[in-house]
Amino acid sequence: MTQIATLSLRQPLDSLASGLGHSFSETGFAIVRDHGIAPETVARADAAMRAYFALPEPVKLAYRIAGQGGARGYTPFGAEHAKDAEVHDLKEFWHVGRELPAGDPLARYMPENVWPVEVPDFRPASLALFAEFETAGGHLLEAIAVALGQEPGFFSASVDQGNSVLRYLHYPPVAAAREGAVRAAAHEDINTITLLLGAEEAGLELLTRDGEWLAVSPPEGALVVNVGDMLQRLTAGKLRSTTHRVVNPKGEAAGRSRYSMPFFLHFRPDYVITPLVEGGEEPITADAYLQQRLREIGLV
Ligand SMILES: O=C(O)CCC(=O)C(=O)O
Ligand SMILES: [Fe+2]
Repeated sequence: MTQIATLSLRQPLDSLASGLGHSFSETGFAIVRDHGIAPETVARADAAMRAYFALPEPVKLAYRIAGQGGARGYTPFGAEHAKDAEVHDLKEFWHVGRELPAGDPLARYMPENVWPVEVPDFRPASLALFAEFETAGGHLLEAIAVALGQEPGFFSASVDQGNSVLRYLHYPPVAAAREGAVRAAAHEDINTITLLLGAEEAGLELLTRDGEWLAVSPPEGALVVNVGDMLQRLTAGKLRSTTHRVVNPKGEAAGRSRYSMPFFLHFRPDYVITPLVEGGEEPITADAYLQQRLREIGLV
């Protein structure tokens, strides 16, 4: 039976590397404990996110930014759909990007953040969580580099000022859901790796090699980490960007909201993804690849 490995970010680098390498080539996913992201930081961001999503829809819609494909700020219920899906996902979300110094040349790839004035703690809480996700992501990438036979620092320059995005997700109660619509239809993540908090509330499932849906059920507070398309492309498929989805709950849970916080760790926009081994696809910049993929999911 397919198993998602559970690992600790505090275990020795070599054993973490072999554990992640194995799990990522089998399932594309791993569960990671002792990730170093402080529970207080998570609780603070969680409170800010819930306060924002609880605002009246017209207030939230003031933070929808036209013409940007949801890169920053609010994206309402019914906007994003997975590649080739016909019905919209049952979710609303908010994106926080990197804060760049004034005049930074990467600003053309990374729009400025917007912040909801109605929730004063939203900005500091989000930036604190962004920073802690980034630190944990850096440690994971050291282990992934070792798993790929590289030096631990292999990824440092590629993710320095990376185009990473913190997403706050709210899936409202599904009692009145449209036929066929699910909280998040089957999709793959576009980025390098995704670090997900808040997936304890049931629903997340990954598609195994055998074509079966496997529930991802992390213990309280643990991170779910998965490989995105960019890392899959870099490794010519050795590490798998696995299809996953969030299904609607049954029974009593259907009347409850589900919240989650994925951090989509991205390469720098100008990093050229050149496969590490023979047989991969053509080199492409991270930004060109991202734009291509966003068009496919209807976001640009
Ligand atoms: O909400 C979740 O548990 C997963 C969300 C997800 O897969 C995504 O936003 O890409
Ligand atoms: Fe995803």
